[in-house]
Amino acid sequence: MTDHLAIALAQINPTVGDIQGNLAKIRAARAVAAREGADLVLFSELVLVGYPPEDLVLKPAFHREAIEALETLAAETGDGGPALLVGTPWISEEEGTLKNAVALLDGGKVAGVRFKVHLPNYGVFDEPRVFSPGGMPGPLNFRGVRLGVPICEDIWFTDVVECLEETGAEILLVPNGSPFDARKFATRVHHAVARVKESGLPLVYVNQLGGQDELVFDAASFVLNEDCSLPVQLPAWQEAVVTTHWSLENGRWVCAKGERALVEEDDEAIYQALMLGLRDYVEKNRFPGVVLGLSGGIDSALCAAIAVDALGPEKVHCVMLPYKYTSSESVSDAEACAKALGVRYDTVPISAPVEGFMESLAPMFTGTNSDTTEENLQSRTRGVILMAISNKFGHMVVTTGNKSEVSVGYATLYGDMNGGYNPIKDLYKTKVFELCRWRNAHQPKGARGPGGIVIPENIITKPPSAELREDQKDQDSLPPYDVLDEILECLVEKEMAVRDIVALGHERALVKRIEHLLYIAEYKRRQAAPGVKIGVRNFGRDRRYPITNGFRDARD
Ligand SMILES: Nc1ncnc2c1ncn2[C@@H]1O[C@H](COP(=O)(O)OP(=O)(O)OC[C@H]2O[C@@H]([n+]3cccc(C(=O)O)c3)[C@H](O)[C@@H]2O)[C@@H](O)[C@H]1O
Ligand SMILES: Nc1ncnc2c1ncn2[C@@H]1O[C@H](COP(=O)(O)OP(=O)(O)OP(=O)(O)O)[C@@H](O)[C@H]1O
Ligand SMILES: NC(=O)CC[C@H](N)C(=O)O
Repeated sequence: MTDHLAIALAQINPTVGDIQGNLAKIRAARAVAAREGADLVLFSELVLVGYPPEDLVLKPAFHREAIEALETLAAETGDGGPALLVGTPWISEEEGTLKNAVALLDGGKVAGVRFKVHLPNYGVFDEPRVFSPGGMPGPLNFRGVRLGVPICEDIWFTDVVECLEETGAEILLVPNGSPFDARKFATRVHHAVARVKESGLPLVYVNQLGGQDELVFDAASFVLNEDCSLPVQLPAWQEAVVTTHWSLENGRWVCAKGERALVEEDDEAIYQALMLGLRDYVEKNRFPGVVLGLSGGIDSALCAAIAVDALGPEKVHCVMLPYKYTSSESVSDAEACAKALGVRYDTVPISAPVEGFMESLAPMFTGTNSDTTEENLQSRTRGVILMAISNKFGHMVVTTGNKSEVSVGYATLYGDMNGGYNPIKDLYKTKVFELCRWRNAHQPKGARGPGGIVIPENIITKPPSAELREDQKDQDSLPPYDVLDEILECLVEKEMAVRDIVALGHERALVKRIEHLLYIAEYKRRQAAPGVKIGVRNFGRDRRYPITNGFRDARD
């Protein structure tokens, strides 16, 4: 039996559904690992099809193609190079059901397969819908070494690792598809450390990289030795193939110290998530670039900065769409922001189309007062123009509503809600301000935009306004954003009762009004573009509320 092992950790960025593209990435990672003398390469969960494949994996043509690709890959391991642990869908022979599996490919064949036991079905996950759970697994025999391969959620419980330890596993190799949220890295390490302590086994954690619709995967793979020390930490937010070196010491496997990258935290991590989420959405869906309305306000300025950092200034087109309520300050702020970001900037006045709509409607609207109808016409006209630019040049419209607005429905359906993707959908307005300041003070890792001040100070300090009527300020119809955001966080992230929010010192009438606005805006959110999840409860996959909803929290 061997007393040395070289195990490569491959954190790559697969595309859901692109089996041939993912196969090519797996081959490229294996070639790197082979050059470094690796015996075995560990990939992330379901790497062959990308995570999460959702209902696509139920399609027989799709999972059959994945299994064929796996068999082709297995045959290639007959070349004497490294073996592979590859996440893949699999049909269990005994049950005939679809499994979330990991396959050991070695010596030209599929040398073993293990199934995921705990299929998550909460928050953003819905795996029991498409896979059936595996029974308690034993280790895989790899050239005389017994490898335990619990899959992602399996290490969030005690039983799978306990079973692996009892059946003789020597090392835990864990493929993951663990999406980012601001607290996630610490949570993962917490679970991994707990399993190492209970089992006395070292653990290798490999996570997926990349954006997949509203989820973003930060990778940040790592190794824990049996004493819970961390000999190897891969960087977050980038692909990496790193070979780790293991030796058998007194009958226990120990990983030698290697690269220990710093993992970004707080605003730095959130900004990386926004950048990668938008970049992968645009690139994986093959858009040549993006277009957005740049109003001189803070939301569109932050979206423009994220887009430039994600894609490069040459792929971002900003358009100012002024009307009679647009102040000269807004125009000069938008211009200054576009200049600082180095993007193409155009002006398309909306007076003629807005007046045209008003004229057509005048006979029917005679005798009525001016209200949100006229305001929404401005927003909708901007939406129509941005969609026309998108149609003509192929660029995707970036929509710019922050989580505070999205929560209370402070946006116009088929107006400023138009667009394909919203990078700030899960950022409360107070966080928008914080991130603008962070970005002006930092050049994010991997950013394709310029350094320095990219969001002019005046955009951050002036009072927010939608400028849909004379002298309008957001604060005329909404409470101050710090108050609004605190109440929303209590209602959305924490699911608190109204009376408990009031007990924190908020006015009951205000809490009830916000609760009501939150519920009645559900229909808008159902029609809204997806956006990057960064918090513990995003609108979309995480928080799934009914539109037709008679409930109001009436307890005192
Ligand atoms: N449950 C439901 N299911 C399906 N449809 C429903 C519905 N409830 C209303 N509707 C329909 O929805 C429509 C009303 O929605 P909509 O047309 O969007 O209009 P509405 O929500 O009435 O007004 C837009 C709001 O967003 C604010 N706004 C607009 C633009 C920018 C900003 C900003 O600062 O960023 C703020 C604006 O000041 C106003 O308060 C109506 O046609 C109504 O019949
Ligand atoms: N004058 C304008 N020119 C270009 N785009 C605009 C203009 N006004 C609004 N928009 C677009 O509509 C979105 C909603 O803007 P609005 O000004 O109504 O409120 P906001 O949510 O405070 O956004 P912002 O902070 O970007 O102004 C903006 O983010 C922008 O993309
Ligand atoms: N793919 C999974 O099983 C993910 C679930 C897991 N608890 C995580 O978020 O890390």
